[in-house]
Amino acid sequence: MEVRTLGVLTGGGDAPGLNAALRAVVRRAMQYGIRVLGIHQGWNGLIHGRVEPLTRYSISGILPRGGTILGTSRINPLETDEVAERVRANWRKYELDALVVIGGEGTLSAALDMHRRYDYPIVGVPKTIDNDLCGTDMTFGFDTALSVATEAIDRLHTTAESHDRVMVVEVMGRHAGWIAAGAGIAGGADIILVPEHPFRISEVCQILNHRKSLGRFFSIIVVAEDAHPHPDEDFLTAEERERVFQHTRLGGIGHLLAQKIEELTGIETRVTVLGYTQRGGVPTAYDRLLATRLGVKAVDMVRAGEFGYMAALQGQHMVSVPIAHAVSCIKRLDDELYETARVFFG
Ligand SMILES: Nc1ncnc2c1ncn2[C@@H]1O[C@H](COP(=O)(O)OP(=O)(O)O)[C@@H](O)[C@H]1O
Ligand SMILES: O=P(O)(O)OC[C@H]1O[C@](O)(COP(=O)(O)O)[C@@H](O)[C@@H]1O
Ligand SMILES: [Mg+2]
Repeated sequence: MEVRTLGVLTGGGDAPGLNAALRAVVRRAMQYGIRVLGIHQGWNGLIHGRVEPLTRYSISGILPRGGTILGTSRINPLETDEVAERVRANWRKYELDALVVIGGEGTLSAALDMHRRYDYPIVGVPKTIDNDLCGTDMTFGFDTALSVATEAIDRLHTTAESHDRVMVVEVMGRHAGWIAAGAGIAGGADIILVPEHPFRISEVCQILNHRKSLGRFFSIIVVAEDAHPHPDEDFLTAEERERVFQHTRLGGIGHLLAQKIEELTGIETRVTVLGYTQRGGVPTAYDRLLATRLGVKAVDMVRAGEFGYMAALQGQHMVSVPIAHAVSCIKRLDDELYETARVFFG
């Protein structure tokens, strides 16, 4: 089937590099004479008919810009029969021949559903700062988040040292510890707590006290937003657990951890939650490069009719993998990286 009109949308949380990917999709499509329609606010634009032709001019200058010029949302396109019908009607109205969906595990699961249930010709592009998608070695956005978090840790070091304080730095990553471990290692954190390895508060305090006995009166602890205390030593109340580990929203473990550390060690402790600074702003060169390669690859996959597949990085190469594989699991923090992080605990 010849593709004349290609839709493209960005869904889920934004990630630095989305605009680079959009630009790449448009530039590659232009080479093949394919018209690109940008769909606004993720699936929302397809449900409500908010689209815009993306031309050479509309994508000019966006390569180094954070966010996404199309906007994004966390809407499910198949939530109800009525919503699914609106998607179908708009697909016909805009004469879409195929769609490139740039998203994380949630958005790509929806894309897979649409492909499987209704045979929509969809190609996926992975994005997330969390780096937790299977089937690809890296997702764009991750490198930028890592840089932001590393710089923050560097800055916290000097103030921690001046005040003899413990600094708790809470980072994003959902159920995976990639940002925490990566930035923790790069920034020289003294303790790194990740979702993959429940922590014992007694061990955390032991490390802090040991550092103090060595004349290291300050410490930096990086804690991932979904890092849990070990059930043996769970110091959270049921209410606290429910509040900080919500299914769709995480955040707050840093403050509870800091409170407990102060209580158990008497060392003055402060908290910094990096939050959305990790997702905002200019993408690193690496993320621009990865996003560009994935965007080009996705259009090539559309041309080759590889629907239900996702562009991915494996080793040094662009490959296509079934979306089903990418969303079948969460790519958890690698054991080797965690062991490397542990070398520097204390
Ligand atoms: N398993 C799923 N099947 C279908 N739709 C899903 C699934 N998981 C999430 N979604 C939809 O995709 C939206 C985006 O997912 P989310 O996890 O928020 O972003 P991301 O694409 O970055 O992972 C969710 O709000 C939800 O409506
Ligand atoms: O933007 P929201 O809804 O507050 O979500 C915050 C979550 O989004 C992320 O920044 C990125 O996650 P996704 O790539 O799945 O969207 C997570 O690290 C964080 O837990
Ligand atoms: Mg997700």
